[in-house]
Amino acid sequence: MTATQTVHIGGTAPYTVTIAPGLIDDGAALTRALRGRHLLLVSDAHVAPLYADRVEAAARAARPGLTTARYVMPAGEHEKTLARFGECVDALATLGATRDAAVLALGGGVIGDLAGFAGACWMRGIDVIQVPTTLLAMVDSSVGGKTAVDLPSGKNLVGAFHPPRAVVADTTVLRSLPDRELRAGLAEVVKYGAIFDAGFLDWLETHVDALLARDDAAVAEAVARSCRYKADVVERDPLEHGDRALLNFGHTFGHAIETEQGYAGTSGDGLNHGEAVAVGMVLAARLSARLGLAPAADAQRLQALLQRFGLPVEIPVGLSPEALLTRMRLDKKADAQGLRFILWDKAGAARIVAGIADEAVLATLTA
Ligand SMILES: NC(=O)c1ccc[n+]([C@@H]2O[C@H](COP(=O)([O-])OP(=O)(O)OC[C@H]3O[C@@H](n4cnc5c(N)ncnc54)[C@H](O)[C@@H]3O)[C@@H](O)[C@H]2O)c1
Ligand SMILES: O=C(O)C(=O)C[C@@H](O)[C@H](O)[C@H](O)COP(=O)(O)O
Ligand SMILES: [Zn+2]
Repeated sequence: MTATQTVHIGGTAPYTVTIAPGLIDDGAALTRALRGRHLLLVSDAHVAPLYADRVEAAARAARPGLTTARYVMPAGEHEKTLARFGECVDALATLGATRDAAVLALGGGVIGDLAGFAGACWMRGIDVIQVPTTLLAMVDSSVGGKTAVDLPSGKNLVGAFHPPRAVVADTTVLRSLPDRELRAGLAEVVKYGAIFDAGFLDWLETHVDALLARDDAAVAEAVARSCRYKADVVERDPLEHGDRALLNFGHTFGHAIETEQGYAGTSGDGLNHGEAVAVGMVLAARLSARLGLAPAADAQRLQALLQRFGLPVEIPVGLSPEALLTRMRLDKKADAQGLRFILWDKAGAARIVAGIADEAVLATLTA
């Protein structure tokens, strides 16, 4: 039996991430942050049939008189759209959600981001409870309050910072997660070691087999440690004016790949977010080495670890470097001076770097 772990995110809108087996049947944990009478459960067509009845039953048992409704959308990154967002807020209207209502996001990062954005916008902001069901959502997207939908022109281009009121992570739901999605989540776990703590990379290197085998203790440890790294930086810089941007390591390249592929990751024709970030982190490490900022051996170490997790480390065949560079110009870290990249001085020590010549980026994309 794995013990309950909690991670507190402080600041002006504090909340707690609770990590334990069995939480989706724990009505008290699910509804602790609920203030009103209305709850909209948002999920996707893969997750809802598995877990929505249990979550709704637990919530209703804990809160007699609760009025619930569901918005269930097709699964996949290509569904994280303004159109689905519109349907989601329409569901809040149909529910008659008042300002003390809550949105409960039951799913991976796609659902968390879209439902979170609906919660940020409905009546200018209502409570959001994140119930992540992918490893990626548990270690990253459910924490920190970034919410968004994609546009054809770029990832997460329409969104808001809107922290959840609670994050409830039931590690047993990871048993039904496809292997590919488990590996995608491990990419964001590796990211924390890459940017903040080479010691965590050591730990990951010794726990590859346990994590791929979904060993309860190893997974719970990876989730809790990841949430702590993220909590620490989000608490200091919730709106990404500074250090929070380090969490974007690999994302300038990764988002360009996802966008250029038309968000085809979930259908199998392209890279999903975690896979694109894996490639992006290797490219960021190679660019760091090319610029003489970091040892090439560290890029090779990162690549080897990601490969042991079964993640891709090269740009998919057929994507043009020039097209990817064009996509990067809509990256949210870019400003009037141009692109900014998250690079590293060595494994575990990332920083924001501006003023990189297009030629160096193109050479990294081409090599
Ligand atoms: N807001 C943030 O800070 C942040 C951080 C990282 C990523 N993201 C976003 O998160 C998204 C990626 O999230 P993701 O990797 O969770 O993808 P996802 O939400 O598409 O989920 C992946 C797949 O797993 C299925 N699934 C989810 N939970 C399951 C379970 N327990 N059992 C069986 N199937 C399950 C889903 O239906 C989907 O098909 C991207 O849009 C990315 O931009 C946001
Ligand atoms: O929380 C953050 O900050 C992150 O950057 C986490 C990333 O893993 C995540 O993919 C995020 O959605 C990217 O944000 P964006 O601002 O580049 O869209
Ligand atoms: Zn990410």
